[in-house]
Amino acid sequence: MSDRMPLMAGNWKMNLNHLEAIAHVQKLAFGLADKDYEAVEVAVLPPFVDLRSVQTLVEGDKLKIKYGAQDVSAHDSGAYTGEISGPMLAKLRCAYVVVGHSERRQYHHETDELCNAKVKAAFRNDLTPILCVGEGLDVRKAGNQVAHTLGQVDGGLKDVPAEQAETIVIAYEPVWAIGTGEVATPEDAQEVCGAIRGRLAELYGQEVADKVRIQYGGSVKSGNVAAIMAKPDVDGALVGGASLDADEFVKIVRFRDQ
Ligand SMILES: O=C[C@H](O)COP(=O)(O)O
Repeated sequence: MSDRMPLMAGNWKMNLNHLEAIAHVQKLAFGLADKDYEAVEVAVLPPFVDLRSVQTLVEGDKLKIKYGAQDVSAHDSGAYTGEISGPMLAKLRCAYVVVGHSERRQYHHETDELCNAKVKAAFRNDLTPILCVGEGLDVRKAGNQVAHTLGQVDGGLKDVPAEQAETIVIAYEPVWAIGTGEVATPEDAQEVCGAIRGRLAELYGQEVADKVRIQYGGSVKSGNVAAIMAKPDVDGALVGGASLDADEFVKIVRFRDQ
């Protein structure tokens, strides 16, 4: 059993407006008892337009729920219409920012090079990146999931120093398991999460590798989370669809009771 604090993060994707966000976070807070936060770190990752409302609620009610954004610009300011910068997210006291989610890699053609710039933008602004990596179905069928995913880890962490790398969160999300109901087996998750930790050890040494939290993401629900969390290199979950149901997300946070 590692001493890494599990991180359960709900990625709402493009769901819930700012009013719905307030109701949802209140429901989460109501469902979680104080002891839950001692055992698990809980975070929500709402759309940008919800963040100020979530911040106001979390700070006003002194909730222990952390929050963050789903993306960040590689640039800190300037003529980048539609982008949201690291300093803006830091001003909202975001803890986390997702970088390189497969939906951004797929629909917005984000490359490892851009993800690397976004990881650096996050660190530059005291935000913890949740770097998403993982293979598509073709790569999995060809048996190349480990090599593919480690390539994304190398790309995302290029020139990132050890003192920053040890604080990053890496989310292994096999694309074929996202929103499909197809969950990777716990062994599938461990194979790649273990390989990611191995690569971190090669890049930065074992001590750093042992500090990094590696999440699994892809159709995580209360019914499958405990088996996945039982694997030694899985330190949490990045939850999409199931995080939109507050009761279900609370059960996922309480994975030890499942
Ligand atoms: O960021 C979350 C992942 O894309 C997983 O989404 P999902 O739980 O709906 O499969």
